[in-house]
Amino acid sequence: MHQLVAASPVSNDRTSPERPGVSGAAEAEPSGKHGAVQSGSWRRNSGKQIPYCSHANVVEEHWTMTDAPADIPYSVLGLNHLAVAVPDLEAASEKYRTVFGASVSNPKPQPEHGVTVVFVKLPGLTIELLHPLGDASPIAKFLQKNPRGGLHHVCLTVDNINHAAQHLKESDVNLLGDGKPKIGAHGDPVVFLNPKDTNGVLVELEEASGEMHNFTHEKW
Ligand SMILES: C[C@@H](C(=O)O)C(=O)SCCNC(=O)CCNC(=O)[C@H](O)C(C)(C)COP(=O)(O)OP(=O)(O)OC[C@H]1O[C@@H](n2cnc3c(N)ncnc32)[C@H](O)[C@@H]1OP(=O)(O)O
Repeated sequence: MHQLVAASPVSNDRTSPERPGVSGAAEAEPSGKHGAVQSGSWRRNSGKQIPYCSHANVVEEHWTMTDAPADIPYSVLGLNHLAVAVPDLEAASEKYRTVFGASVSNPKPQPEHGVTVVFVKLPGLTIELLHPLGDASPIAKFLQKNPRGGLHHVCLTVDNINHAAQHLKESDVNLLGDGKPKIGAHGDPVVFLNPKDTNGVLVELEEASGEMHNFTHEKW
């Protein structure tokens, strides 16, 4: 079981320094199996500090948690990105930029994956906008079924993609395609899991590198 966090009463003021994990300065939460979980703040272009909270303390205070088995040979390090398939990349980019205040990259074709990608950066979250590229795009049918677009997949960062793939195989979770990692849009190895084996959600795993989440306009 997790060690419960000795938290002070939770304040409704999201910027209160008394609220665990959401004060202005970065704090380390208690170490778990996978090491210290970082929480802290995210600085926007405006220079304004926005508190960022994983809700971990709140969950640990109010819910009973059961730890993962100790022998899992790899670790999920966090959410890498959410991917949204869209019928019009330019219109969707503009919506995220002007409605949600996100920074957006220029579109970049990924011929190996049959998609064109725009990265959308928000505090604590990267969204990948996807549009079909070429005749055999793996997202073509999805867009036919969802002409206004839709949440296409969830990508998790892992520390070792080969160990992850082996563990999934032993857990009867099948990888799509030939099962071999391809290089994804960030330049890191990725695999996709069959949504039939993951409660109907298409999950991508990406092996972490130093570049994770650090996309810049120069690179794109
Ligand atoms: C650049 C890179 C990166 O991040 O670095 C990317 O994002 S590449 C992003 C694009 N690449 C990929 O998505 C690669 C992995 N995806 C694939 O191989 C394919 O899209 C499949 C997931 C196998 C679906 O293939 P396809 O659309 O041809 O088949 P289909 O329409 O007959 O669907 C087969 C079954 O999968 C379900 N299905 C289809 N797309 C789904 C999705 N996004 N999420 C959950 N389920 C999905 C359908 O409902 C159907 O279920 P029922 O059988 O129950 O009716």
